[in-house]
Amino acid sequence: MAKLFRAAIMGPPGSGKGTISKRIAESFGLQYLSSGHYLRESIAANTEAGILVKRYVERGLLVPDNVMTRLMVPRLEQLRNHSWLLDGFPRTLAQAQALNSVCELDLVISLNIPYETLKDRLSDRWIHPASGRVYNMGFNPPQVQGRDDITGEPLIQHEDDKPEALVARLRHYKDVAKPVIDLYKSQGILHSFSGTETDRIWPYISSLLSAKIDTQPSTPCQNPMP
Ligand SMILES: Nc1nc2c(ncn2[C@@H]2O[C@H](COP(=O)(O)OP(=O)(O)O)[C@@H](O)[C@H]2O)c(=O)[nH]1
Ligand SMILES: Nc1ncnc2c1ncn2[C@@H]1O[C@H](COP(=O)(O)OP(=O)(O)O)[C@@H](O)[C@H]1O
Repeated sequence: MAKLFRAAIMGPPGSGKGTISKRIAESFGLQYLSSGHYLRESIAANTEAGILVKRYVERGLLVPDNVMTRLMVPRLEQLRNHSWLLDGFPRTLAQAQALNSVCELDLVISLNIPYETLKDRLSDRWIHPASGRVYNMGFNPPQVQGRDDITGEPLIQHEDDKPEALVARLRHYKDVAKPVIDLYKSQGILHSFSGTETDRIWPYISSLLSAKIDTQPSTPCQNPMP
């Protein structure tokens, strides 16, 4: 059986998880799963779950663990025989424990980016909602201002990147992430990267993954939780 590789990327909002995940998925062929993307999809579908989720996301609050787990775990079960990269899940210890009972991670990347850098980046973040493509007016601007490079459709800003929600998101991140980071540190799978520029961090992440993906022995995911 081909060796499987399962990783997660953690970091505060604006730390570059989405940007780096895109590079990882392209360079190493991992399936990419973003919690934020699935949440926005469920909000757009306007289902009962979507209406509930919206109340949290638009205030910059974490969606309850049981809702998140129900959203993410079935997708991971479907990918039991694939290599993947998780962005934005797990974010809490309860989510990490739920994930652990489905599948063990091989590696966790944690991004440490200064607060001022995060604030600057997010106030300048623009999204193509249909595809999730992310732009930044300074770092990677679209070819035509306000328009997606591929489809030409309009770009938007997330409600939760607006200043009021942002402060709450950044404050909560640290408290909630610490036990998750400690857990992965104790399992010996945590790799932390610090800096203010994605382009300077990326070469280190790329070499780490080249080494790990070549040599990592792995097993298929276990049966899901009862
Ligand atoms: N100026 C600058 N912007 C960046 C850099 N890396 C990513 N960004 C932008 O910062 C914003 C947040 O990045 P994103 O990948 O969405 O972060 P996430 O919230 O952790 O998923 C986006 O608008 C990116 O285009 C960087 O090195 N410099
Ligand atoms: N694992 C999660 N647990 C709880 N809430 C989540 C989770 N992932 C995303 N969210 C919610 O969705 C919002 C947007 O998530 P995401 O797009 O990953 O943000 P960012 O990339 O800016 O960190 C978060 O502010 C939070 O409200």
